Amino acid sequence: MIQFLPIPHLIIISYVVWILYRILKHKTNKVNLPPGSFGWPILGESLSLLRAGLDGVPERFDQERVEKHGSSQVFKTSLFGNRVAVLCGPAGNKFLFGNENKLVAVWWPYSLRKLFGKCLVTSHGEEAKWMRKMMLSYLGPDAFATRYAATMDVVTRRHIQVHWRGKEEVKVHQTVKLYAFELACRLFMSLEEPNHIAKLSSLFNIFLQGIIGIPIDFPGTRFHSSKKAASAIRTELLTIIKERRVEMEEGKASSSQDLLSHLLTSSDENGRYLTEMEIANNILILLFAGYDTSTVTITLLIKRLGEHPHVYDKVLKEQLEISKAKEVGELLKWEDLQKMKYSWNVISEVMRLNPPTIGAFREALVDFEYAGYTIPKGWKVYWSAAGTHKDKANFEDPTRFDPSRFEGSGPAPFTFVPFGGGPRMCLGKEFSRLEVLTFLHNIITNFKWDLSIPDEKIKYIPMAIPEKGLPVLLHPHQV
Ligand code: HEM
Repeated sequence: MIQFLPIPHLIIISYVVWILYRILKHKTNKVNLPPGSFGWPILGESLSLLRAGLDGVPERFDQERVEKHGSSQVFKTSLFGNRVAVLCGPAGNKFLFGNENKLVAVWWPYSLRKLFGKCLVTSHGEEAKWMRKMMLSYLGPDAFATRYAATMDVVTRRHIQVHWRGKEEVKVHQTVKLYAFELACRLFMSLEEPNHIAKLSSLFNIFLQGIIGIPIDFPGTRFHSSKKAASAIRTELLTIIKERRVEMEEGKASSSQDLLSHLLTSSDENGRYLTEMEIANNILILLFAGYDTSTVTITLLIKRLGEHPHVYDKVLKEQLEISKAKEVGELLKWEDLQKMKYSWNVISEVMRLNPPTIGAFREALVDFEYAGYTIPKGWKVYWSAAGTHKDKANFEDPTRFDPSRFEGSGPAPFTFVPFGGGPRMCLGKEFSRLEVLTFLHNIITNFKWDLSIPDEKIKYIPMAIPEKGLPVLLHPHQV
C-alpha cells in the first residue's frame, strides 16, 4: 500500500511519525521506567520472543533479560506493537493476580477481541464477574465434577475404541485434538453425531489460525478466513441454541443435560439471562480456551510417560488399583478421580515443564509503581508461567522431570501457575483436570507405548507442539 503513495506524502507521514515518537519518548523519559529495551521500531523484541518459542525454550526470553537487567525481576520491552512490562516470578504473579480490576485488567490482542465478540474474556469488571458466575455454576468442581465424570468416561472409552484400538502407530497430537473437541461438543452441547462434529471441527481449525496474527481483513488473509469461519460457527451455534429452546419447551431436553441448557435456564439474582448471542460467544471462547490447552497437556503427558518408564509403571499401578476395585465395565466416578494423586502429580510436572499457556497479558488501568519503577497507564503487563516454572530460585534443577516436587505441600505459592490466578484464573481448571485424568486412566490401562521419535523436538507456536505430531507405537496390554 505504502509504495503507491507519492514521495511528498511519504515524507510528511514519516515526519509526523517521527514527531509522535519523540513526544512519546520525551513523556516516558520523565518517569522511572523499568530497565530493558524496546528493540526495533514497530517489531520491538517480538522476533526474540518468537525465536525462543520456536527453539522450544520460551522462558529464554525472560531469563536473558532478567540476567541482563539485574535482580528487580521486571523489565520493559515492546511486543507486537505494544509497550510491555514483564513482571517475573512469584512476586510478579502475586501482584498481577491480586490487582485485577484495580491496577490492571485482562487484555487480549485486537484479533482475538474482534473475532470473539462480547463474551467473558472481552468483558471487564461487573460484567465479567457475572458471566464467570453463570459459567462457573456449571464448570466449577461442585456441579461439574460430581455430575459429569461418568459422561467423560463414556466419551473417552469410545474415542479410544475408535481411534487407538487396533492401530500399531498413532500420531498423538492430532488424535488428541479430535478427542478434546469431541468431548467439549458432548459436554457443552450434547453433540454426538460424528459428521456434525467433524464439520464444526474443520471450521474451528480455520478459525484458530487467525486468532494470533496480523488482523488484516481482506480476502486471502488468515484473519479474513478466520472471521468467516467464526461467523459460520456462530450461525451453527445459534441454530443449536434455538433448537434446544424448542426441545426444552417440549420437554424433550432437560435443563441440566449440558452447559447449553444450563446457560439457557440460569439467571442471576436480578432475573437477568445471557442473550443467545452471548451464549454462542461464550461457548466459542470455552471451545477455544479448552481445546489446545488440554490437547497439549495430554500429548506431552504421553511423551513424558514414554520417556520415563518407571513413572509410567507407578501411574499404571495407581490406575489398575482403581480399576480392580470396580465391576467390569463400571464407569469412573468422581471419587475414583480423587484417588489419582500420583497421576495428578505427574500431570502437574508435565505442565510445569511445558505450561500449555506460557503466560498472559494485562493492561495497566492507571500509572502504578512496581519494584520501584513506574508502569504507565495503557502499557501491557505480562506474567510468565514459562519463566516462573523454569527458574532455579523456584524449582531445584528446574529442567529435570520429577513429579515428586508435588508431594506434600508442593511448590511455594505463586511458583506453579499453569492455570493463572486471581479473579481471571482458568475457568476450566476442573474440566481439564477431569479430562486429562480420565484420558490417562483409559489409555494407560489399555496400552504401553514407545515414542517413534525419541528426541522429538517441542516448539511453541504459541502452544507447545511436538514437531512431528508425536507418533507412538502402541502395545496393547495382555490383561
Ligand atoms: C490444561 C488445560 C488448561 C490450562 C493449562 C489453562 C490455562 C489457563 C490460563 C493460564 C488462564 C488465565 C489467563 C490469564 O491470566 O489471563 C486461563 C483462562 C481461561 N481458561 Fe483455561 N486452561 C486450560 C483448560 C481450559 C478448559 C478445558 C477450559 C474450558 C472448559 C478453559 C477455559 C478458560 C477460560 C474461559 C479462561 C478465561 C477466564 C477469564 O478471563 O475470566 N481452560 N486458562
